Amino acid sequence: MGSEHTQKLPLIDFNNLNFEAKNPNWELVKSQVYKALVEYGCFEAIFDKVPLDLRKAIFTSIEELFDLPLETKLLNVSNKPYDGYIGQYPVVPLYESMAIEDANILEKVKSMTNILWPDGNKNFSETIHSFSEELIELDQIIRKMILESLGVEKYLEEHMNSTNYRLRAMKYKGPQTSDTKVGLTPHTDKNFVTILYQNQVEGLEMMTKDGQWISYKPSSGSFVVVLGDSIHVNFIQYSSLITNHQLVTNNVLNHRIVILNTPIS
Ligand SMILES: O=C(O)CCC(=O)C(=O)O
Ligand SMILES: [Fe+2]
Repeated sequence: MGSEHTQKLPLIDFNNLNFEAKNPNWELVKSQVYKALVEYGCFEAIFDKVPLDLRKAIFTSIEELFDLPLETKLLNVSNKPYDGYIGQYPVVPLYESMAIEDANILEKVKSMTNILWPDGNKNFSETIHSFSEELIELDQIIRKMILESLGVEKYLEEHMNSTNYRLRAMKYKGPQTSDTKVGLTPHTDKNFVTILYQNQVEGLEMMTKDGQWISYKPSSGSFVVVLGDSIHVNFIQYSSLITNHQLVTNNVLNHRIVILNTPIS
């Protein structure tokens, strides 16, 4: 598993910024984002707009989701890659995940919820929707900054309109040993930008350009932002920014969340 490496991810503060109105900090934060992406392909983001009670509530909802019987979770099917229920894979036996497509559209979340809970689960659908809505603002600020840094902001609207949002919840079973084990094997993400919320549990490791693993130590309330393969689609010259990452886990069962912007198919 990842070698001990003392490097830390760059930390960037997104508080007091918003997508619509640029404030005086915009250019400074934009330059920090670009520098972090060039050097690491990822960074840690502080974004306090997601309230603390919502951050707690989402993990209660996700525990409830994974506590459903396997046959119910398997009802979350999709013909899209990396969507629906994923789990029971021999290569990553500790890993299970459930995707919620269009997590920022309440009606879509409710229909998916009704498949899993035929009598509905208002609390679950509202929590997933509110959390996604809040975090998506961070995604949009970051994508706008990236396009501006690359000098292609004229494509911003087209780019934003070509994607929707998926929330994926992960559960990693404890391996019942004091050794760390692979939770999720090294990979790059397929989308443009991923935002990960680690619930203050260690385990996420990011690969540096010189092939070292950085173990991410979550500080309270921060998110990790990772650039994915979709940057190839329009901006191939920047593909060296994409980051390889993996998840290692020790004997504690843990849950994590990612929000991804996915191409509309
Ligand atoms: O569980 C995590 O935090 C990592 C998940 C991840 O990298 C992914 O879903 O692509
Ligand atoms: Fe990933």
